[in-house]
Amino acid sequence: MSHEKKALFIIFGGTGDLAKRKLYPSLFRLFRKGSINKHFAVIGTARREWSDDYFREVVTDSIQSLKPSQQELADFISHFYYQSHNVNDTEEYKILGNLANELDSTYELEGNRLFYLAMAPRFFGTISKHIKSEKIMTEHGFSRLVIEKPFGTDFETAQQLNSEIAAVFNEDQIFRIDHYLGKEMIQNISAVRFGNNIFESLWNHRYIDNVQITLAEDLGVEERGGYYDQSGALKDMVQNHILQVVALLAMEPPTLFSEEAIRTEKITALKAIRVYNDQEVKENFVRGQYVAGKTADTNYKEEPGVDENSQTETFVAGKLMIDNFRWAGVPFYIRTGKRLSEKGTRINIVFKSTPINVFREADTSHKDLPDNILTIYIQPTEGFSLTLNGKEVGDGFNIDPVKLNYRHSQENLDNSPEAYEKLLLDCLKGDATNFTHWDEVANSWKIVDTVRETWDKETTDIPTYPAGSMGPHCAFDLLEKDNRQWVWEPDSWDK
Ligand SMILES: NC(=O)C1=CN([C@@H]2O[C@H](COP(=O)(O)OP(=O)(O)OC[C@H]3O[C@@H](n4cnc5c(N)ncnc54)[C@H](OP(=O)(O)O)[C@@H]3O)[C@@H](O)[C@H]2O)C=CC1
Ligand SMILES: O=C1O[C@H](COP(=O)(O)O)[C@@H](O)[C@H](O)[C@H]1O
Repeated sequence: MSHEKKALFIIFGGTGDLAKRKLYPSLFRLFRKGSINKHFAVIGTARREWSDDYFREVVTDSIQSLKPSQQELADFISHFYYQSHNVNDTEEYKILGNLANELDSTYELEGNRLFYLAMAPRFFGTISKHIKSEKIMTEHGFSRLVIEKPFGTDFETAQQLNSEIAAVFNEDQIFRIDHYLGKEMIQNISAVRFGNNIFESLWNHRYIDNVQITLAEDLGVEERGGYYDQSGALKDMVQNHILQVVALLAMEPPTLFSEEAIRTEKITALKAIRVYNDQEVKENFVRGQYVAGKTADTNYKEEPGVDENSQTETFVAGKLMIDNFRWAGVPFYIRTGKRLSEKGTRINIVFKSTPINVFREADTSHKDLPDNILTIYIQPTEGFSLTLNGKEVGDGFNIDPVKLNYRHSQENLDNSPEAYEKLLLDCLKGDATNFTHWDEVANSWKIVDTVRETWDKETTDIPTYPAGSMGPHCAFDLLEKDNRQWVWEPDSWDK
């Protein structure tokens, strides 16, 4: 049976960075695999006055790294059409609707439409409203809305945005993208937890001492200074990606690996994360801003688009507490930042020590036994490691911590679908497991809003850290005051 999906993709913001860097290459990968084939069409739309031919040249450039054959390329780009359109102009939606109907009939798309809003969120409400009022949604086939982050700038604006969208689309038609949920090793969290009794039976406060999540980036804000300076690391990374990872790590086992069961458990986990008051925010969250250092000679404040007096954080670290039976007393330490020493996304599960150290006299070098740590490597390498204590070979009885290490091979990585490709295919299938439900977004905002509000009242200058370090001192102090430290080694796996 053919696994071809039939659909019209209408990409709002079709001339933008996201469309070129992520969406067109992902569509090409789906085309190459046959997930979309004869029965699909793409309308790119934005204000620029492009022709179909020019649009097809842009799409061609965007997929060069995938080395399409001439035949593949010609077939693929023949499905692309461009319509110049200002989303604030009601009349222009009529032209868009006519083109959509025409393509529906030419490519026999059965009324299936996927509206991808690759644009600033301030436009989401007006686009949704016009999609309905100008009858661009069909009455047969599916109509799905894919929206990008940021979903609002706080709980209130997110709620407003949600009600504008919900006036047109039902929750099951809305696909809120969080590209971390499309990453192979983020999806693997559930496999590790629920596929291995050795872990699931230990996955609680009795055996886990603390959990650490690091999303480190070596790059700075690049060309996105204007956006980033309004957002900062807390809203850019914690409200969405990090809290989604926390939810996957902390949730109760679903009764079945289904969209509904997983979503229910994730929402319950997010609701159990403690919402801090002012004083608790000060004790449990720290931030920083990069300045020139060994990997860059520019201060954040001098980046294009950034205010020269900016107090925006490019780094945040925090301690989350989850108030339920499973996680009572177990801190979830999180941190993320730009211009850190390397690009590295890791989860470390640090297990509790044995009740007593029976080797304390035999091996004086290990008066405290090294921790057992399960590390999940998300990127750049993908895999797991588990540190175990064994006996050093030879006389005497010294403890030798060994690391069981596994990484996906380069071949596996090359063949594995990119996050956006997976998520687009999920949208075509109508599977929202790896998308964020409104209740998840709402709870995440409630958690970060109190942090932001406390920081907004601060009168002292934001702490700084040099580019190429792992963040400001206060991020290390945060764990030291709990007698713990960040687990971090350069990701030097040899393939
Ligand atoms: N780029 C990335 O890596 C990521 C982006 N995102 C999110 O994706 C969205 C898009 O980001 P990105 O592609 O970087 O942004 P860009 O600024 O590159 O693109 C914005 C697009 O919107 C179009 N546009 C702007 N105003 C109008 C208008 N009035 N009518 C019609 N089209 C308009 C622009 O085209 P024109 O000027 O021709 O009208 C352009 O195609 C944002 O929400 C961003 O936060 C999320 C994660 C990563
Ligand atoms: O959503 C975002 O994510 C990227 C980091 O994504 P990754 O897949 O490269 O880890 C981040 O650079 C960007 O600021 C943020 O908006």
